[in-house]
Amino acid sequence: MEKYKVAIMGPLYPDARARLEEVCEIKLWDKSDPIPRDELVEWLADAEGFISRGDIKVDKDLLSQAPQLRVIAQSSVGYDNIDISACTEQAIPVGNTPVVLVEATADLTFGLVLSSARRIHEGWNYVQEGHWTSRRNIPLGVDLFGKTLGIVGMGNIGVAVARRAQASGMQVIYHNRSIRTDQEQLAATFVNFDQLLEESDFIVVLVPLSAESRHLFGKDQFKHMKSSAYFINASRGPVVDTEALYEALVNQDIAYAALDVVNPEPFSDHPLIHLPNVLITPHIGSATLETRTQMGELTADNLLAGLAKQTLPKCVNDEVNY
Ligand SMILES: NC(=O)C1=CN([C@@H]2O[C@H](COP(=O)(O)OP(=O)(O)OC[C@H]3O[C@@H](n4cnc5c(N)ncnc54)[C@H](OP(=O)(O)O)[C@@H]3O)[C@@H](O)[C@H]2O)C=CC1
Ligand SMILES: O=CC(=O)O
Repeated sequence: MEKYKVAIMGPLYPDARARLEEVCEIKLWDKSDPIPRDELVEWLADAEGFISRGDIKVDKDLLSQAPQLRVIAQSSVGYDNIDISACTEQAIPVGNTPVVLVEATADLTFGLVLSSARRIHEGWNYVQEGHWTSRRNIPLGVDLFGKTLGIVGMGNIGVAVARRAQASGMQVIYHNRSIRTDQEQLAATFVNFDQLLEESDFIVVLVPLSAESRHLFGKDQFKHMKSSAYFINASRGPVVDTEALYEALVNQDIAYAALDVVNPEPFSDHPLIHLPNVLITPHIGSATLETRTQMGELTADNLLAGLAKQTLPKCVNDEVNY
């Protein structure tokens, strides 16, 4: 049997790779920098399947140069880099990896809440740099117990963060575009956006990036928050106006920011990095061995289903499913 031609933007985990190699002729880009556009166009000229990744723009122009393409799969829940309507127009189903990454991402997000509130990373730096020679002299942290956590984007990951916060004795409020039908079981209260900004001691952002959520947090929103507020973003960098966040932290309009996502990524020379009231991790929400392995498997399942013209297990645009 002739093998399917596929282009894969790595990394590709060993189990998924072995399964794909059985039926696919693979071109694998495994460098950490994104593939140059002209090279990608060449790779896609005869590709039937494509595993894309978040730092690659999949737009109409790219799709128009991929005449054989019949499925795109991506190892992430977010798919803001892909023009979904253009894929639908070309009858290309797009698979993503929701659910399997929920607990790992919620752990990291709540870890940012905890680390910033209790200054765990600052304590470790203090010890490592040899300053713990007499009585400690580092700023005090703040309690989580009794505080209000506001979640903007109370979806799968938001709910898992809420569980962790409730176990720490926090009250949870949230804002989505629509009220959740299961909100009684969640023990979380729906509030409007302004109320969430005003009442929260900690704000956790977990909305997908879209035209509507781009720069959802800017100067006005930071001004609306408590000056003691901790702001945690684990969604996508462009949901926040980075310059406005920088100003808010410098002017102490808010107390602290903990970010797993920033704009742009990678992020190595922005002055935000040098502020004392910031903690940044390099987009590692789902980065555990178990979770990344499951994401790899689900991505392979999506790709293989699309190549065989079957329904994808997790499809963003199910209207084009066979
Ligand atoms: N840091 C990391 O490594 C990771 C980051 N992520 C990010 O987290 C995001 C959320 O993932 P997940 O929980 O699985 O997604 P879900 O789709 O389950 O949840 C998203 C929630 O956001 C709400 N929402 C969407 N748009 C808006 C808006 N404009 N304003 C307010 N609320 C909105 C939705 O409710 P409603 O439709 O009612 O508004 C929904 O409840 C992903 O899209 C991704 O960007 C995910 C995994 C790892
Ligand atoms: O950022 C990660 C994702 O899965 O989305």
